[in-house]
Order: sequence, then C-alpha cells, then structure tokens
Amino acid sequence: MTLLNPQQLDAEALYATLLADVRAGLAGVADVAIVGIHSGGAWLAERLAADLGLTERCGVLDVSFYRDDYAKKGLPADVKPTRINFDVNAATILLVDDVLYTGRTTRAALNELFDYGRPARIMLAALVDRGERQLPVAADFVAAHVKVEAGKALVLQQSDDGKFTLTIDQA
Ligand SMILES: O=P(O)(O)OC[C@H]1O[C@H](OP(=O)(O)OP(=O)(O)O)[C@H](O)[C@@H]1O
Ligand SMILES: O=c1cc[nH]c(=O)[nH]1
Repeated sequence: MTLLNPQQLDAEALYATLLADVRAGLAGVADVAIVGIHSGGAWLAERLAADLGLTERCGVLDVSFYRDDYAKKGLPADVKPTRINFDVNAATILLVDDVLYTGRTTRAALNELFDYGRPARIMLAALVDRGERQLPVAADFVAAHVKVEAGKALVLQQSDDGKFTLTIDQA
C-alpha cells in the first residue's frame, strides 16, 4: 500500500498506476463493462474504457436520487442523467470513482446498478482511498491511499486535453 501525503498528488501518475492494475486484474475476464460515478468517476471510467478498448461498454451513474441524505438535502443543481447502454445481467462491472471515503457513494451506486439487473460481479476501482470508512466497502483497485484532514475535500479535475489534476480544497 502506498500512503502519499497531499503534496505528492500527481493525478496522471496515479491514473497510470490504476490503469495498469485494472488491465492486469481484468485480463481474461468475460463480459466486462465499466461504470463511472458522476462526476470524477465518470471521467476516469471513460478514459479507462478508451484505454482498455471498452468504449461500447461504458456507462455513467448519477447517484443523486439514491443518496441516503436525498430526503433531507434534495437534488444538487448539476444532476446528470444515468446512462447504462449495455445489459447489466451477467456482466462483470468495474465501478469507478475518483475518491473513496465514507463508502456512502459506493453504497448508493450499488443500489442504483441493481435496479438495472443482476451483474455476475461488481468490482470497485478508485483513484484515491482516503480511509475513514462508515460502511464495509473496499476497493479492488486503488492507486494510492492519502490522509486528508476532516473538512477538506480531494477534488479531481480534467482539463480540455483529458489530463487529470487532484487538489485539496475546503469541503
Ligand atoms: O465515499 P464517500 O464519502 O461517499 O465520498 C466519495 C465521493 O465524494 C465525492 O463526490 P461528491 O459527492 O463530492 O460529488 P462530485 O463527484 O460531483 O464532486 C467523490 O467524487 C466520491 O464520489
Ligand atoms: O448516500 C450518500 C452518498 C454520499 N454521501 C452521503 O452522505 N450519502
């Protein structure tokens, strides 16, 4: 396990690590599809799908309706449509997010995915795991573990040329 401090966050290097791990981990697996969680996870999923030759089997989830605080907080301004254009039944789905923290977004994404069918298997990939889980969730593929102060957020951004940067902002 690589534990990075926030000054070492080279998102492009982390992406290369994640891609290599996913490529090795999914070698020989049948019916693979990739689903990213809006927004950072969707960017990562689309780039992983392009690099792995899986663009026809790449989807996006917006978990806003499935959040456990939806009744309290309502919808954010930037809800995007969920898009799953492949048969989820019997697929091995790589669920992708940029940051894994409490695990609540993963729980919401799993609930939403199961509304589309019964996958053979779901695996989880995250660029960064910041620990502090509140649910029993673990990633199958993670490029780095990073300790981030409470009250701060790790934010992935993608520039026009597709490159990633990670910053630490006020939550
Ligand atoms: O494990 P968790 O505690 O659920 O945190 C991880 C989630 O938090 C962030 O998303 P956020 O809800 O901030 O939305 P964003 O992706 O649009 O920034 C991040 O992109 C993950 O999806
Ligand atoms: O369901 C969710 C998802 C992310 N964060 C939460 O607090 N709840």
